[in-house]
Amino acid sequence: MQTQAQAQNNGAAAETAIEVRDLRINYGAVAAVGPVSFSVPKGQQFTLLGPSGCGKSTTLRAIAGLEKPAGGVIKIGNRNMYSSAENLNVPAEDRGLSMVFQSYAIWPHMTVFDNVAYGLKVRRKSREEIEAGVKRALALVQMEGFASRPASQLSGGQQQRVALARACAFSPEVLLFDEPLSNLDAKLRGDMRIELRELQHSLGVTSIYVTHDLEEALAMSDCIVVMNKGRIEQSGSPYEIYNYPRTAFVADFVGSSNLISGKVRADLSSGDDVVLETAGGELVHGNAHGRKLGQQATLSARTVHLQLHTQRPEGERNVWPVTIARSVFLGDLSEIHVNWGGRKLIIRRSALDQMAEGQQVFLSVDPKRCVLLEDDAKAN
Ligand SMILES: Nc1ncnc2c1ncn2[C@@H]1O[C@H](COP(=O)(O)OP(=O)(O)OP(=O)(O)O)[C@@H](O)[C@H]1O
Repeated sequence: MQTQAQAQNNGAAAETAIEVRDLRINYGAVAAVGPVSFSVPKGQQFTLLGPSGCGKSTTLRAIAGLEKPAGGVIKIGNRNMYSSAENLNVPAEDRGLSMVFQSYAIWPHMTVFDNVAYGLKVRRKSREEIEAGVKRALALVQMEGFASRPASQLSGGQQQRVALARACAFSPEVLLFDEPLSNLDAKLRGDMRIELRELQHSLGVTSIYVTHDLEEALAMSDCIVVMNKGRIEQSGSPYEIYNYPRTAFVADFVGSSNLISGKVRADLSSGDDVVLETAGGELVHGNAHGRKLGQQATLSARTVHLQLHTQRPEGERNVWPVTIARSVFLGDLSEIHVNWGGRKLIIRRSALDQMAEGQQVFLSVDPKRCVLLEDDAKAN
């Protein structure tokens, strides 16, 4: 299926910078990845998101030429870099791309200048070109004054900036990032996230970014591919992935959700709406997602989309009286547990408005905020 992000780009006749088709990667007898297929429009920041072990780094490494696939096609620009049918596997150094790793992998015994100059030197650039390239790359990461500093005398964040400058210095067609921020502390990670996004924009370079960090993926990407067990679960813009998860896995991994199962039934009173008959009562939601009446289905309601009220809200559907079972203060938010239909539902709401354990309140959820999933969580 074509994602919204891809459709928008197709509308603007965006060129495809990277194409991965039916890629499979095995470790011995174990299938680690695939088959996976996706294409990255030129200039986009594309993110592979998923839990540890889902195959995102392996996919990235295969694109970089550091892992030999078992089958499929990897195309960068209009050149095949790997093709099982053609028995072709272009070496990493001839793929015109640059990779930034989690460990900064800069050389501590060299100066910042020599670290950044490395890619230009191995490409046999002239001294003037090297000097200009290093200067430009250091300016990009705001490290102009550090050229003569030994790399060992830099903070973690500065070292990662040098690694970035080194990756950008020879103007690669494609930048690959493998969890580049995960060794930094939370504050610096937040700042670097914004800097990296701006850098990617100002260079206009196509990039693939690997992370298991949801916020990082949402904040930095034009398009996110969610991976699970070596396969793609869903791809789309951050907005689509967050608001319209298609599977129970995506609903749960991309932000926290309550997954509620029941039987699909038409709402005879309104004619249009669909109702899910659940243990907690009838839950009205917007669409049946191709489900037939009478079928078992699961819907996802984000913890931040469930509302609690001290008075019964007027004119709303999906309202139930509930008792607060637990209230956990998390700083900006409180996490509240209520019992509903013999199970726990989790609500996250502003912590400014405290609610006490044992308090009787009303729970509501807007039908438009309930997303019927394509798979049934109970069957998973
Ligand atoms: N060199 C290897 N030999 C054997 N199996 C491997 C090797 N590298 C990775 N794997 C396996 O391949 C699968 C995918 O690993 P991969 O590193 O791509 O996952 P990941 O999603 O990037 O996880 P993480 O975020 O932990 O790095 C895992 O099951 C992993 O154990």
